[in-house]
Amino acid sequence: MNLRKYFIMGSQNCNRRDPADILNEAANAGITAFQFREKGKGSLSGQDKRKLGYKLRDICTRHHVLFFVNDDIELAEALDADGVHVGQDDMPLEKLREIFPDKIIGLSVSKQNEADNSPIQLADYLGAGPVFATSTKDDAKQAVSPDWITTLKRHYPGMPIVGIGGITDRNAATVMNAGADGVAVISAITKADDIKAAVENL
Ligand SMILES: Cc1ncc(COP(=O)(O)OP(=O)(O)O)c(N)n1
Ligand SMILES: Cc1ncsc1CCOP(=O)(O)O
Ligand SMILES: [Mg+2]
Repeated sequence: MNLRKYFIMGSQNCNRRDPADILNEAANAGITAFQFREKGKGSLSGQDKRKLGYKLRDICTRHHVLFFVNDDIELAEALDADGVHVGQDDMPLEKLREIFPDKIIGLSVSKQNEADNSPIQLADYLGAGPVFATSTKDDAKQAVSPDWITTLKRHYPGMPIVGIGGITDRNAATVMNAGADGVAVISAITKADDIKAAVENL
């Protein structure tokens, strides 16, 4: 499982560009994982969301990029996703693991009490953040700094951890040096003038 360059996006992040074009460029440039996160203001729902999901899933399959679905368990099933990512307010991990014994399951952990109250052993990787301030997610929690990754890694040495939130090509190294196995980004790629360079510089 390679989560080193983990791109997350939905149509609402694409500023009227075609999400398929952005994902194609990012996949050609070397992302290792992708999460379809169709969520928030301006996002698609129902059949439109599903149609876009199929298209993006197909691009990932062709490029051998791991494909994750955010939050939406039914869609993950329908698209035969490699994995799903859930947070603290989403479907409980115990239930999710029952539904998907073989899919990769990612869990967000933003602070110590969340870690203490989560069945971490049921997850395949942890999303830690927001590491830095971000304006991409409306309800983002307070930034935790790369130290949170070091803390998590110390508690769960064998667990892959990706940092998320406000990560760019300028600060990604501090996230990796803190112990992360990968960086998860939205705007560093969707807002880049040159997607190829953005992915390579990460
Ligand atoms: C890799 C990764 N890490 C964290 C998150 C955030 O998940 P969550 O807290 O459930 O928030 P939403 O993304 O659902 O708004 C993530 N999506 N991916
Ligand atoms: C989905 C999510 N979860 C925590 S921060 C965040 C948004 C990350 O977006 P960006 O990479 O643009 O800061
Ligand atoms: Mg969620």
